[in-house]
Order: sequence, then C-alpha cells, then structure tokens
Amino acid sequence: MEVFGLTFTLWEQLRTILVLFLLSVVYDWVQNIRWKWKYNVKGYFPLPIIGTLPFALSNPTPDGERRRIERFGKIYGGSLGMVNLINVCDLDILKKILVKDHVEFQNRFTLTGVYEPPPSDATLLALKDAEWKRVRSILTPSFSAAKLKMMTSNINQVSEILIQDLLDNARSRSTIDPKNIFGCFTMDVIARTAFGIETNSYKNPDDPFIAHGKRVFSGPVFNPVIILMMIFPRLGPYLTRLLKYSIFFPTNSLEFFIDVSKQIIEQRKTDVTTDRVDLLQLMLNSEHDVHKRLTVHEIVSQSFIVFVAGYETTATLLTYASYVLATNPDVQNTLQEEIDEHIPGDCKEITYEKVMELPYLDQFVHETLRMYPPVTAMNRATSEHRDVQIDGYWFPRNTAISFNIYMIHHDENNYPEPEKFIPERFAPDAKWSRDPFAFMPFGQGPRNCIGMRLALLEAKIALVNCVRKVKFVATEETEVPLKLVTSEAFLRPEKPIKISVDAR
Ligand code: HEM
Repeated sequence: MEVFGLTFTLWEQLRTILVLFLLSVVYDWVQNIRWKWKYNVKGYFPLPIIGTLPFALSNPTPDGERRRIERFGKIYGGSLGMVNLINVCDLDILKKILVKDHVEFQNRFTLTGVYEPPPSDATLLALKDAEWKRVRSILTPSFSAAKLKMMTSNINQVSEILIQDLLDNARSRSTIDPKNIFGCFTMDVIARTAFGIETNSYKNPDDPFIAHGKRVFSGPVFNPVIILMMIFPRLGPYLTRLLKYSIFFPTNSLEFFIDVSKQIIEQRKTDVTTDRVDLLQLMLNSEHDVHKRLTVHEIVSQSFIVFVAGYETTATLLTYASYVLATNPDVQNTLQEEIDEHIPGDCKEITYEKVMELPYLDQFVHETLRMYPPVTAMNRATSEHRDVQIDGYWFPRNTAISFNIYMIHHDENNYPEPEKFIPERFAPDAKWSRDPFAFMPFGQGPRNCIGMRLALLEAKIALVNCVRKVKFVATEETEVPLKLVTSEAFLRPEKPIKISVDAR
C-alpha cells in the first residue's frame, strides 16, 4: 500500500492499526477514570475496554444491586464499556429526576448512533426533547376517561372470547399457561383499540398480524450486539447501519406493521364511518388541527409502539393476577364476593363506571403490580450539554440514569414483608402513609406510561369477567413460591406458570 509516496508492507499496516487501537483503548480508559474522579461517582474502578461491565453482568439481579447499594450507597455508577451510567435508588432524588427537574432528564437513554429502522425511530418511547413533548401532547387526549369509556365495548367483546376459552379449558380439566391465554386476550384488545382490526388469536394464531406481533417480543433481551456497541461505540453503529441490523425488533415485522398501518390509513381516508375510536383513528382525526398534526410516519410509529408496549405488559399483569388468585384462595373469595355484590348476574357489559366502584379489585391489581411489576427497570438520560447536580450528587452530561422498579417494590423499608401478597397495603390509609414513589410500575412523572389508564381498565374488565365465570385453581404442577427472572427488562417466571380453572 502506498500513502504520500511511501510504501507500507502488510506487517507495517497491521502494526499501525494495532498501535491506533491500543491508543484508543488507553484514551477511553483515561476518559472513564476521569469521569469517575471528576464527578465523584461511587462504584467499582473501571477496567480497560470493558469498564465496570463485568461487575454489573456478574449479578444483574435486584439482589446484586442491593449488595452494590450496601457497598457504595443509594446512588452509584460506573462505565459499562463506554456508556456512563448512574443507578438511583433514593426516592427523594428519583422524585427530582422524574418530576421536579424532569426537563433536565426528559429523554430515555439510547445507544449513540444505533440503527433504528422505521417505524421504531419515531415512537414516543424513543423521541427526544421538543419532538417527544409535541407528540405526547397530541396523543394524551386519546387516553382520556371519555375515550376509554368508548373502548370498553371492544374490551368486553374480547373478554367473551377469553371466557369461552377458559370454560373450554375448565371442561377438559386441562392445565393452562395463563400467559398464552391472556397474551391472546391482550393481543386482540390492542389490535382493536389501536388499529380497529378484529383478530381472534385463540382461533387463528397464524394470522400474520398476530404472528408478527408475537415476533416483536421474541428477541433475546440480553443482546451481545448491545454489549459490543457499549464497548466499541465508534465501531458498533457503523456496523449495525451497514448490516441494517435492528437490535430490538425484527426488521421484517417492522415492515409488516408499516404496510398494515399505511393500508388502514388509506382505507380510512375513503371510509365515511365517523364513530371509530381506535387510537389510529384518533390520531388521524387530529389531522384537522394544523397545530396538532402528525405525519403519516409519526402516526405509524405511534400505532406500532402502542401495540408493542400494550400487548406484553398487560398480558404479564393478568398472568400474575391469575397465579395469585389460584394460590391465594382467600384473596380470590374476597374478590368474588365484592364482584358478586356489585355486579348483577345478568349484567352484559362491565362499564368504566362499574369497574371504578370496586375498591378491593383496585387494591388487588395494585398489589399484583407491586409484587410482579411487568417492567423491572427504567431509565432516563442527561442531555449532551449539561451536568446537573442534585442534593450534592453529580449527574454528568451524556449519562444514563437507571432505576430498578422491582427493587423499589421489594424494599422492606417501603413494604414490610415484601414477599407476602397483601392487597390491603393499597387501602386508602395505608397508601397515603407511604411515599408515592415507592410504587411505580408505570414509571412516574410527565414521561410515565401513557397507556396506564387503558391497561388498568383492560385488566380490571378482564378480571371481573373471569372471576364472575371461573375460579383459578392451583394444581400439583403450580410452583409455590414462584421463581422469577428479575434481571431482564420484562419480568418473567423461570418456568411457564401452570394453573387450572373450574367453572363457577
Ligand atoms: C400493565 C401494563 C403496563 C405497564 C406495567 C407499563 C409500564 C410502562 C413503563 C414502566 C413505562 C416507562 C415509564 C417511565 O419511563 O417513567 C411505560 C411507557 C410507555 N408505555 Fe406503558 N405499560 C403498560 C401498558 C401500556 C399500554 C396498554 C400502552 C398503550 C396502549 C402503553 C404505552 C406506553 C408508551 C407509549 C410509553 C412511552 C411513554 C413516553 O415515553 O412518553 N403501555 N410503560
């Protein structure tokens, strides 16, 4: 090879690359050490190349985090490769990050330059700063009480299919994995409430809409490519862009959702039906207001993320709810008594108002979300330009801020005997006497879960319908206590849950 008239042998070229690589390793290591000292970040000392990654990966469970907190305090951090991260477990400081100083921390952390193909690039989950604020403010009214009331009929219709399936299982006395059954339920509900599509996941699991919906969640959460990008931030993004490798979602499923959404949007333009209340229609309706207009690309992105965020999480909530009912007969009896007392036997549709009249159901759902939060941890990020100081702690620019929801929910200072299921923890008096930030299954602050009220309504309608018709029962195959995987983004049991149902 010839450069500026000088000829280099292959060995000389390799040697140069090696020297440059070693120089960059030393440079990055010095940066990580400097970050730790400059901002007085408590935590492990970073190693060359991998930083503090091995310490985080060696025990990524809440138990591991508890040990790190005992050693370094409730605010500690490190460099995962080249990603600077601070873990926060102090509720007062979290309150400031998520609410009071929210503007400084309003974005979620994203790996620099990561390849995000449409429609995942413009979702509410991923958008930043002013763009996020604009889209969030347009979307928020779609989840108002008035809009949710209009969605109850759809949720009740899908509940009927759910009950039919449960009764079939009761008749055949077969053991069920509630995740499969409630996964079908939430898939059909979100297909109707987001896209206005009537799917039947119980009967047609091969329907492309259902198959692609499930694939979106099938990727491994612990992804070696993510780790590679953390360690080599200069190289990873180029590689994923070059290979068009989408870290989080299978590319052909993304393409499928774009096609379906665009087809529906085209149909709706010629459709004269005016009473549709699915989220896609509500977004299309906002087109008439110049200040609240979303582009087609933005509408497709939001439909997609609502689908992704709404399916798995609510199915997980219902799965654990049925497990708790099966393994706590007293809780199930109390819930049944409340529902039988308030909802007449001939009632055909569980309305929004009826659901709101059931205090024990509300306590039961909250305690289920406390003990089994579907999303185990969340994050925020500081901006690229500003260091922030809160109560003497530095949150340097370009830093990911992580908080562990599962750990907060299982901290005995927040909930004595945290491994016991006690719905009365959410009775009004008990609730008011506790720090509200000790409960955050839907996150907290202006960037919390936009679908929270829909998820609660959907889960409660499903539970009322179930409890009126069936009893969940533990069998010899039911694992007690349940072993959980708490180190991944979504909480899951180590082995599929097994329970059975009896008709009432
Ligand atoms: C039990 C069910 C659910 C749980 C536990 C849950 C949990 C969460 C959590 C923890 C966050 C992050 C909040 C934060 O960063 O502070 C979130 C965000 C989000 N969720 Fe949910 N979610 C659920 C259901 C839903 C449903 C049904 C939808 C849509 C219909 C939805 C749509 C979203 C969206 C779009 C975001 C991003 C919000 C933003 O960045 O502005 N979620 N969810």
